[in-house]
Amino acid sequence: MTVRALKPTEIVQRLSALTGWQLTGDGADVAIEKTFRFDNYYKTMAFVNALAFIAHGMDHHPDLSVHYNRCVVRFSTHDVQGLSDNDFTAAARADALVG
Ligand SMILES: C[C@H](O)[C@H](O)[C@H]1CNC2=NC(N)=NC(=O)C2=N1
Repeated sequence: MTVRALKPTEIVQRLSALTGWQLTGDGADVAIEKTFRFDNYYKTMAFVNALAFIAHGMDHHPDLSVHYNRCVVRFSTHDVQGLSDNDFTAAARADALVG
């Protein structure tokens, strides 16, 4: 699948459609990031595994920082050294996991 880098105006628009996601970094290091919080490690890991399943299906993989009761999820598109539609689609799917 071909993927293209979103323009800054597109990024702002796509970001505004999501809740809790923030733009981090710039240039080739740009990403979108959100911290998901849970009651305990078991629930955190259930989320991580479900997200990994989705990522495998999309062939689009987040950077994850896993802690006892939270997981920081970071999406960017290496292939374009920026943000693509895939990042926002994957972010919405991550949100859907927690309702
Ligand atoms: C060849 C393979 O499909 C690509 O390298 C995929 C794999 N997963 C990926 N994940 C992310 N986050 N960005 C990518 O550009 C990307 N590319």
